[in-house]
Amino acid sequence: MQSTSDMIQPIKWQDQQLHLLDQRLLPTQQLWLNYEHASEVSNAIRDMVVRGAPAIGITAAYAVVLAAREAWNKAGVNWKQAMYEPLAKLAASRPTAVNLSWAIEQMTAIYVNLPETYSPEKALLEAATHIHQQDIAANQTMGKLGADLIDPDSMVLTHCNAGALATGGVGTALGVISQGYSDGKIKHVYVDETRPWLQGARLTAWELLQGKIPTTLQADVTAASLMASGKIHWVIVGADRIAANGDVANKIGTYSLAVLAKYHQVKFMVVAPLSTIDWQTETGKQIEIEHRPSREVTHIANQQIAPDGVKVSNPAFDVTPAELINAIVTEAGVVLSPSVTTMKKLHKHN
Ligand SMILES: CSC[C@H]1O[C@H](OP(=O)(O)O)[C@H](O)[C@@H]1O
Repeated sequence: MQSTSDMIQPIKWQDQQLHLLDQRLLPTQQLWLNYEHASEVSNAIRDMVVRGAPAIGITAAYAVVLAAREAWNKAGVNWKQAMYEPLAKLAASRPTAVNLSWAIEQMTAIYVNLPETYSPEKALLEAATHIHQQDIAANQTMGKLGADLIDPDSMVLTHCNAGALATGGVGTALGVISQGYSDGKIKHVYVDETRPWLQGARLTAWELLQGKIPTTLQADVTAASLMASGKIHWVIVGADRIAANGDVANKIGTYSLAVLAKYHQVKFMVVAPLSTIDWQTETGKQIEIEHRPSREVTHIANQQIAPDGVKVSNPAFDVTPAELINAIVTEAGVVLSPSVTTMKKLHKHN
């Protein structure tokens, strides 16, 4: 497992500013963007400068700090009234990853109890930093719990990016994969390129090569024949929102991998912190699926690949029913055969 000192960190709070690694330019360009205004951070989440459910939550927590600074400077003792608008914009920046609303709720529960008479920035920065550090620790714990489920010399398939670039730490799915590689459990990782935004090709392959983990990149459409070959023992993915019954919303294409895995007796693991579980949503049917701009499908690296005017469908996520999942790994423990009943063991930890 990479130590936290040498892992990739897409989010940094330095010199009273939020610094985000622009993930739209990876892997060929590493550009850091600096933010002092909550509104601009909302745009950065919407535009996927930063992405990945836990990373979005951590970024939102720091955005609340920026919003509080602006509110104090603008409204003084009436700063709390000036928080509503920026936090509403922040909450609306992306609808599916519950970590965004979770982080805003955590920060709101703190700021409403702060005195009006002096700046809330210091107290809120401590809270945001704690959320960030909690995620780093959760990644480490999940890495160990997930790797323990994997037999030696396994080969695994992952989809999208659930690594350091999607979290505060070493990653959720990639945290399990890097721990599993370190433990001699995983000998090779297959990575779906993950059309249309290419998180797998651009981000996951980059992270795994940095970690010197044997990796093969493939087109998404290769997954079925790869599983038919018998080479794959586990599919390991992250999550953006997990319903109370264990249904999982994750990057589009995850559901098809789960169906293929069930057909080919490949085990299916979802790795996500407790902040990704939405106990207020009973099943996956109630999860809002984000639809993103058509250009993400009709262009690759600003190169048009489809005819002008073509009708486009671009849902960013799909829902995998709990019955297709063998294990949900969280920092509070592992749920095998997730269901509304088995998920309850995690609820007491919230
Ligand atoms: C560690 S959860 C990452 C999760 O978020 C990704 O979506 P996006 O890149 O659109 O934010 C994908 O669903 C990953 O599994």
